[in-house]
Amino acid sequence: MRFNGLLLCNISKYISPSKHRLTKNVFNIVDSYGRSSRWNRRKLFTKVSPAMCHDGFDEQLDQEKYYFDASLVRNQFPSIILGQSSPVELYDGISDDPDTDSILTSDSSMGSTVVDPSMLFDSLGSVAHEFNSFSSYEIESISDQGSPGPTTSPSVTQNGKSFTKQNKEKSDPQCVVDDPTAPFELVLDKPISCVPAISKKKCSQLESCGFHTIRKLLGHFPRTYADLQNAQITINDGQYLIFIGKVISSRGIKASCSLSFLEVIVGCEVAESGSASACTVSEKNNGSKRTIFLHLKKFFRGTRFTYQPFLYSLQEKQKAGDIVCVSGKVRSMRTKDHYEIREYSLDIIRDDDDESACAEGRPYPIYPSKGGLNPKLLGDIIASVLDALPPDIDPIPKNILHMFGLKSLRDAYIGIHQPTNFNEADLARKRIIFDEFFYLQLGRLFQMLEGVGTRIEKDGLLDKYRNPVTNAVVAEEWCPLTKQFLKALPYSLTSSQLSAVSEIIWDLKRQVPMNRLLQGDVGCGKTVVAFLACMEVIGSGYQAAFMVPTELLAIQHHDLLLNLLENVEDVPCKPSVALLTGSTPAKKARLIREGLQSGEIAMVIGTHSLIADKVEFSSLRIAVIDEQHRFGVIQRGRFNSKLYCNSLTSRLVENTSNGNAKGEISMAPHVLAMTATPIPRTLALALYGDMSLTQITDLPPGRKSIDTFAVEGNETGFEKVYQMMREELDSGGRVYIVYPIIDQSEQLPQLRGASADLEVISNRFEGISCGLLHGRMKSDEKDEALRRFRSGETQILLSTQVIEIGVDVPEASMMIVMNAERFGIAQLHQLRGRVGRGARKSKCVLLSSTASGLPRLEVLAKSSDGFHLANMDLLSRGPGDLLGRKQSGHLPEFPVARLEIDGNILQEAHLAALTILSESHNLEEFPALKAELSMRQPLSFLGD
Ligand SMILES: Nc1ncnc2c1ncn2[C@@H]1O[C@H](COP(=O)(O)OP(=O)(O)OP(=O)(O)O)[C@@H](O)[C@H]1O
Repeated sequence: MRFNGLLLCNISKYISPSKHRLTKNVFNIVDSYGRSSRWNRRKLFTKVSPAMCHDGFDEQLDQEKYYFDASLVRNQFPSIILGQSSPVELYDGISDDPDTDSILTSDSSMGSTVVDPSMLFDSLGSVAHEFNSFSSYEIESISDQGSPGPTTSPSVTQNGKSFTKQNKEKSDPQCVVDDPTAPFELVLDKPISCVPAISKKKCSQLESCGFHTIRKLLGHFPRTYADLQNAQITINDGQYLIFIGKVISSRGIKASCSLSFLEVIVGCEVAESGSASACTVSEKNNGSKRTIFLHLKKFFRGTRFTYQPFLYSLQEKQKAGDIVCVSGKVRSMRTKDHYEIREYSLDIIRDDDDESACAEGRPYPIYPSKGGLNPKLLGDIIASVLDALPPDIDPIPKNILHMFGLKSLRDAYIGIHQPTNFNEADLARKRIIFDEFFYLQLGRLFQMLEGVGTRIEKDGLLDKYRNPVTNAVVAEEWCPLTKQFLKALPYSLTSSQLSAVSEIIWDLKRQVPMNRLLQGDVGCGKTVVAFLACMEVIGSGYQAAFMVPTELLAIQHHDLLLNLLENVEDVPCKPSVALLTGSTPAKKARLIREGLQSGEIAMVIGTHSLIADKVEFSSLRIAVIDEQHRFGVIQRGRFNSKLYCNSLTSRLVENTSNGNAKGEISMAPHVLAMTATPIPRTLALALYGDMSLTQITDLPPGRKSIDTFAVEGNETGFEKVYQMMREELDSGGRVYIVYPIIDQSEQLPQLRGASADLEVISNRFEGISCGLLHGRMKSDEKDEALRRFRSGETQILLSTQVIEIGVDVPEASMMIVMNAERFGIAQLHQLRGRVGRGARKSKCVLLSSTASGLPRLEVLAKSSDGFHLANMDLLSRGPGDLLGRKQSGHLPEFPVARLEIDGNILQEAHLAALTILSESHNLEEFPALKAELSMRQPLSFLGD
């Protein structure tokens, strides 16, 4: 340690005065650091870098982080061997790899004369790259360099072929990307600086926006495509549309001393309704076209936004005459053919190239902006990268591409960034999606195979994935606590609830952690199934954790469980159940944590507070995650691993104290995730790989269908609805009124707010008590509001969407949704699921502020099938995010794929992964695939 410290102090002395005179000493020192810690080497690089006037070391340090990540990947895939030679652990401090040594010390390579530091960098880089790309390169030789001028880098071979790696600074980039034998990692994972036609300035601009590598840049897909030839023909209110048009005026206006706005008016030529003829902005008006005017408005509140220079700079961003692509939700104005768009995006597309694209009728890619980079510039840079891309960068074998009708990776990149027509863009998208799914599947299955011993067992496992089977434990074999709990329920389980519990309990009895998804439509009774699973675990002497997305739900589940446990008889002692949320007072929370750690508390229900570092369990055996899609990937992942670690450490302490080690000490808790999102069984199996799926397919008996009405929210409409409400209340029913916002807003006067409407409704329904519930209320106020509604003290509950998830008041028999057009179909289905949970016939009224919103709502009036509605929801969503990152919010996050529509590709990807692994269990025969798999870290997708 002391020696290392001394060295660090002296290193600059060695090298700074005469720069390279003592380089041999330096490299001897570097060599000795080969065996020191990563931290010390970081320090060393920092010192060497300025001393040797080499500015590449910062990047080297950046890359160091990157490699560090790669080693994490390696931990996830222990069987991935980094190349055929032993892995080169440049920064790990324990490597004795001779190749590294030879670079660092060999006289023949460095010579005893002047050494170009950039060469050192390159040499290190190439070794590091070997590490990075997990390929089998051998460093052949490092030739002496003359400086200045472009230096030749070490010659590296892969599979007998050699190529030259160029000097980092003064490279001829073409030689990297043009070399068709260069392995794909060396191209896609090359720094962006290697791309021809990208200046240093642009390069640093790109890097500061996160585009460090070619892969990153090519992965920046267009958000959507605009059809420059055909403007939209039919325009409905509230529709998300894309237009091409010409800016007529752009004005920044000061409306008051603290309010200003930008108004851009764009004129667009569209075909007359019924005319399918194409039109472009450059064409003159004729009988079949008309011009519509889009008023794009952005408001700014605050005095500082009213200054003229600010407003001027805003209005100058687009000038009259600019050809622009505008997208956003249109709202018709009073004057015919005038529309307003408030949340819009605007891209200026006028330039020579674009006009030629327009003339050719190509889809025009619209890029999402990133870090303030001009999307147009980004598009141009991507085009340069595509030009320089070698043909063979595809890790997926050709026979697989052929089998599933896929484009090659290079063609896919070209097709997605520069499609000649929409069909090509679609095919390219398919390939990109295939990759997303494929590496996820491959990673999961690969990891599963790693845990299995012999070849026969591995084949057996793959067979199991081709033909999954289910197992169950019959109720007679459940533990006494579970049986008593079942007996104490005020109803009998439906047959699919019963088989769900049996399936889950079969898993719980195994010494392998369960990873199961329980899926069932709203109100089908998933909670009680999860409770029974928890009882089975508690009955065997372990603990259970139940995590839900909202406090309201946590309280509800906690109360329900306590009520159910009260009726449980004939058990030696009833399990103690705690509630832990963000609002639990500090002292109480500490006591609960202590109880969990000591094992006194058998079950805890709570929000994400359960995954806080401080919470430790004595013997956690099951973690239930309700509405799992509501938790982010990281939260879910943390939950799994955290619980594992905590239970492990806690048990270790226990065991060292009593010396009684149990076999299952290192077992992770079983995980039961629950969702109401409809996922077809085959899709879920393919998607989750090792995650088993249990579905509840029936509803509790006696449930009546909910009568649903879509009504226009005009005066007559409201009168009608109030009348229906009155009848419902008079006959003893309870009513939810759901609002899109809490307070009335000046900017959105058409929206009704829950808080603002309380007085209106109370006045209207005199003698009937009304409650209010929204997200800004304190936890105990929310709890109280719901308690009063549940007990019947209030008969009308005015609420925001906070009730959407899980709220269960069986006596609620009517729901009115204000401004229902503002909600998604799937969301309305969830909301509607809050009524019709008891024996009483229920109604749901969807009030739309405009007549044009009614047809979409009618879909709900006609169907109560979650699957059908999820599809309709998808179709009704605009084209805006087809290639975007925005997900439905229900399913795991994929950058491009949308599970609801891309399910068939997922299944193909699943098949492809099975085919590949059947051929080579450890992927030895597919080194490129193996490397790509490691780069992608597919397991992080689902938060494992
Ligand atoms: N077998 C059954 N018979 C009668 N009622 C039942 C049965 N199972 C559950 N219930 C009741 O049905 C209602 C809905 O159950 P639960 O809240 O578990 O549904 P869920 O599937 O979690 O719904 P959501 O997705 O809306 O949260 C509850 O009031 C519950 O008591």
